[in-house]
Amino acid sequence: MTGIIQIESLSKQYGSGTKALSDVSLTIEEGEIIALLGPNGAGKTTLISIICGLVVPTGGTVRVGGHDIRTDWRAARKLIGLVPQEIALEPFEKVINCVRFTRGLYGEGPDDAYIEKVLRSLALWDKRDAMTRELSGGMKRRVLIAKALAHRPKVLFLDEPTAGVDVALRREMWEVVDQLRRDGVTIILTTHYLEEAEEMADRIGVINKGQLLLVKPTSELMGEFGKKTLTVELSEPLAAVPAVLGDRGLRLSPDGRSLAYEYDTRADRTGIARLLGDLAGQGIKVRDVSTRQSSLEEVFMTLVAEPRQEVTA
Ligand SMILES: Nc1ncnc2c1ncn2[C@@H]1O[C@H](COP(=O)(O)OP(=O)(O)OP(=O)(O)O)[C@@H](O)[C@H]1O
Repeated sequence: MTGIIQIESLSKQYGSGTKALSDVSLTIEEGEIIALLGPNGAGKTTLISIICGLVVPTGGTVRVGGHDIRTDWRAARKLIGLVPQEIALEPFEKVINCVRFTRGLYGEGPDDAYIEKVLRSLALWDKRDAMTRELSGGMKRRVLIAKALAHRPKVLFLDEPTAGVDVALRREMWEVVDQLRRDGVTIILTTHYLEEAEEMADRIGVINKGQLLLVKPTSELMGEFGKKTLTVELSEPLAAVPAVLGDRGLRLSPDGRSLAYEYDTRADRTGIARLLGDLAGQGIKVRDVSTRQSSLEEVFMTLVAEPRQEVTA
């Protein structure tokens, strides 16, 4: 497979001297959803902006559908739709017109049947004659997606689609992306949330300080880094972990009042039931239990602490 997007040795140094991207190479296959995960200032927006032709790279090449974004930019750009982070819509314009106009910007003639299909798939058809200022935040975000899809792009970029939105709206966005996946659109999204990347993406690329640290299938990355920790609070402090509790990597807190047990949520057996059973068998009384998913920050700490891994692009 050649990949609908081929990024080779891409670098960007802004005029200010900031090195936003260093030697990034990545191939994205048609129809896949890839999440670019990274902290503020990692270089995610710069990467997207270069592919979309909004920022000029300092080095390297990008091809979209085989078209070089610099020498063959018109053809490359036709294949791309971008949903920006900020909501910027003409407040007094009807939804359907917003989407129609965008087609025109790409030099495409009217195609009301296609516009209707897009609006229906985004549950906006009933709102087609509403002015954008009358819409809820979630609907406005969907209009941005409709605009980005207006010229039938093969690749859609979603820059932090759920930044600053509530949980219900985040779920709604995830469903929209799922629908787009079924329609065969290739999606590249940026996010700060591991959970979001896990929910939506086939592969996750982790970017930090302008470097693509790794790219892996989501299940693989979550399996390696997405561990959960079960904390068992004990009624009576323990001096040490009893040897009979075996080699499960249990960690006793310094005050002896809690045990931490790390497990893989994807394993057939997490070992939690057996652990609690064994504790009861030893007469160790449990006061409370809680679980915690490793955060993106911890995933980063793990990645940054380790020697640089090979990119499987
Ligand atoms: N136009 C610009 N001029 C100079 N420096 C810039 C410009 N745009 C971005 N940068 C710098 O490049 C680096 C990467 O920024 P970028 O916006 O690509 O990161 P990001 O991963 O998208 O961050 P965020 O999650 O905050 O959106 C940062 O240090 C940023 O300050």
